[in-house]
Amino acid sequence: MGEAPVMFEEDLHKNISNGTRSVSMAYEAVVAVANKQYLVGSTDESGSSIGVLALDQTTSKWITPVVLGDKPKICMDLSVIILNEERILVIRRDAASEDSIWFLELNTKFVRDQSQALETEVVSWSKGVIGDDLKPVVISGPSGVGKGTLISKLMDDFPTKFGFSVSHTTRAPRQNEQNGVHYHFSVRSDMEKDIKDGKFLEYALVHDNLYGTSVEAVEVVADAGKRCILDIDVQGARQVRASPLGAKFIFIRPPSFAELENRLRARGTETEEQVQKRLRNAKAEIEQGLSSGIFDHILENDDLEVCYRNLKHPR
Ligand SMILES: Nc1nc2c(ncn2[C@@H]2O[C@H](COP(=O)(O)OP(=O)(O)O)[C@@H](O)[C@H]2O)c(=O)[nH]1
Ligand SMILES: Nc1ncnc2c1ncn2[C@@H]1O[C@H](COP(=O)(O)OP(=O)(O)O)[C@@H](O)[C@H]1O
Repeated sequence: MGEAPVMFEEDLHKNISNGTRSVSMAYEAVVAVANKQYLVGSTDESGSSIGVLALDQTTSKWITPVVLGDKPKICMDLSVIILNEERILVIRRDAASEDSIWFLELNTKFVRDQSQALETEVVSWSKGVIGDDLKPVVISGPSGVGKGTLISKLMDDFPTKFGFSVSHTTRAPRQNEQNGVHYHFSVRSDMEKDIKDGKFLEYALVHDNLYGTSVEAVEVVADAGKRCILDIDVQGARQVRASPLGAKFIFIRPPSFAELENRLRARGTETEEQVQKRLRNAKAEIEQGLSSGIFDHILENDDLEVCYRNLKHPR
């Protein structure tokens, strides 16, 4: 084990046969972690982002892992440092400082869990965040509590600072909702395939519909240099908490259950049956929100302006 040097120019292009096909790899760095050797560089399959290949030293087989997370763009000058048995640090030497530090998780709990769920080899990128200001913000709370209202205010007041992570959902659009703006309205089988292909950071079944945050949704916001806001349920928040995203977690609670019911009905976007389902689910959501330990801040949305102020400056 140990850090291998970045390859010299003459070693840069090679064809690696993984048994079924060959992959060409260029500008790579090589590290050995546990019983695998990882090549990090550009491959003919990795498109515009840095690719990862693994050589299982016990079987001598090449593996193309599913790569999760926001991926770093290809660069011709990179260094790799082993941090521990679980992750490596990748430095893009020819990039601007805010885009130079990346972590690749090879064997963390998150990666092991994902690997088990997807039944394949998985690695996961995360960007080294400089300071707290660009950390994504996860906002959860029961249906009707006012998450959307608060997020809209934040986006209207600070359009250059915050960007909304547009989730995918299988639920039908409401009258005022636009595809690609409020949600990517999707067909279940398409979403399930993309989940299997590792394209989602998290997903959950909420009120009988599938909802999920694609890696791309978060990437689009990060690429625009904005702080990403995710409006997701508690199950999703738990998955993001376990991921390397390094987000801040805020739970919005209603002043009372009766007031939550009033707001949900007054919004008038759901049928009576859907309102009943959302209210039933709200009980569990509030219980988990208050007791799970996932959330850094719990804010009560009684007076909207007070809650909004607290959201901007959570204590
Ligand atoms: N896990 C997860 N939950 C989501 C996502 N997008 C939205 N949700 C949650 O799904 C629930 C229902 O959202 P929606 O149908 O828009 O209804 P609303 O909360 O009543 O406005 C809310 O709790 C959202 O926070 C997502 O990408 N992932
Ligand atoms: N503090 C508040 N006081 C009264 N009504 C509110 C408050 N916050 C939001 N609302 C209203 O409650 C309804 C539900 O809010 P919404 O933002 O759609 O909730 P969510 O996104 O959490 O489902 C909307 O009609 C909204 O205008």
